[in-house]
Amino acid sequence: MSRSVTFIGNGKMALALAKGLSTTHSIEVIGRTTEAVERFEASLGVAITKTLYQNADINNKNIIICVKPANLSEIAPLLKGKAEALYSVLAGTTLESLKSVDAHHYCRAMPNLAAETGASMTSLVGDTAIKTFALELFGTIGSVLWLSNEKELDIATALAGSGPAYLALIAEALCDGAVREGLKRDDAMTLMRGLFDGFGRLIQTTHPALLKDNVMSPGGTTAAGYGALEKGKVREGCMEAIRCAHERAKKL
Ligand SMILES: NC(=O)C1=CN([C@@H]2O[C@H](COP(=O)(O)OP(=O)(O)OC[C@H]3O[C@@H](n4cnc5c(N)ncnc54)[C@H](OP(=O)(O)O)[C@@H]3O)[C@@H](O)[C@H]2O)C=CC1
Ligand SMILES: O=C(O)[C@@H]1CCC=N1
Repeated sequence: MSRSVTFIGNGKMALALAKGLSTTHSIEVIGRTTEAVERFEASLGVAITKTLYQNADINNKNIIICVKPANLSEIAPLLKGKAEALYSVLAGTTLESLKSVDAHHYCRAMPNLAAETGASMTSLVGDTAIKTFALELFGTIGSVLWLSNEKELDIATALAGSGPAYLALIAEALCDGAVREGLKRDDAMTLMRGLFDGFGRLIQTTHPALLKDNVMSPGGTTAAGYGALEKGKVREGCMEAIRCAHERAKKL
């Protein structure tokens, strides 16, 4: 395996990305404690190079930084050498502030948790010199979209980075509703998973409004349920979710 990537941080996003990349890349993880990087390796199920910050050498490496935005200033001075490229998944953290870590090229990426199944939707922005490489690297773990500027990336964070949590709320609520009507929990979960799987495919080729029109029969069940969603201001709630998440990204 000739290609390699170094993760800084051993949390959920690093693990999701490593799961998606570990079949094509050798993995190094830089973390704070031996226990944490060993746990990471066990969860990944693939041998990795385990490094602590005091031994961290990023020289000429492709780095994916996966700590919390607030941790950047603390870890930057610990990283010795000049990275070939620094990819950051840190929400709301500007390309300018990434320069506290020395690298030839900088790129912000906003993947989502589906990276672990090779199905992330990842937005990217940064140094165009590494655009092709960046699209290929993150293309390994799903779909990719190169955006024009960092404002767009912050909005993309609100939509596709945070999005799995919003859809999880919908998924859980739909199951709760079915259980309230008397369906067994396991059956409700099976139906919800099948629903999301089929919907995920349909929405690739069908506009959401047309999809809805095709499901809704005059005076039927869908119209009754859809009316309840509108009454509950789900549409407005979704738009507000994107606004609030975008505002938050700007403040991180
Ligand atoms: N979760 C998601 O779905 C997504 C997350 N992101 C971004 O990914 C990044 C990581 O998030 P996520 O993986 O969810 O978070 P986790 O809490 O799972 O991981 C946080 C990581 O930061 C490390 N860390 C915490 N405090 C410090 C510190 N003081 N100094 C150095 N390292 C520290 C943790 O190390 P330790 O184990 O030692 O505590 C851990 O490796 C964030 O910047 C987030 O914006 C982007 C897209 C999606
Ligand atoms: O909640 C967050 O801040 C991170 C960024 C996108 C998803 N999780």
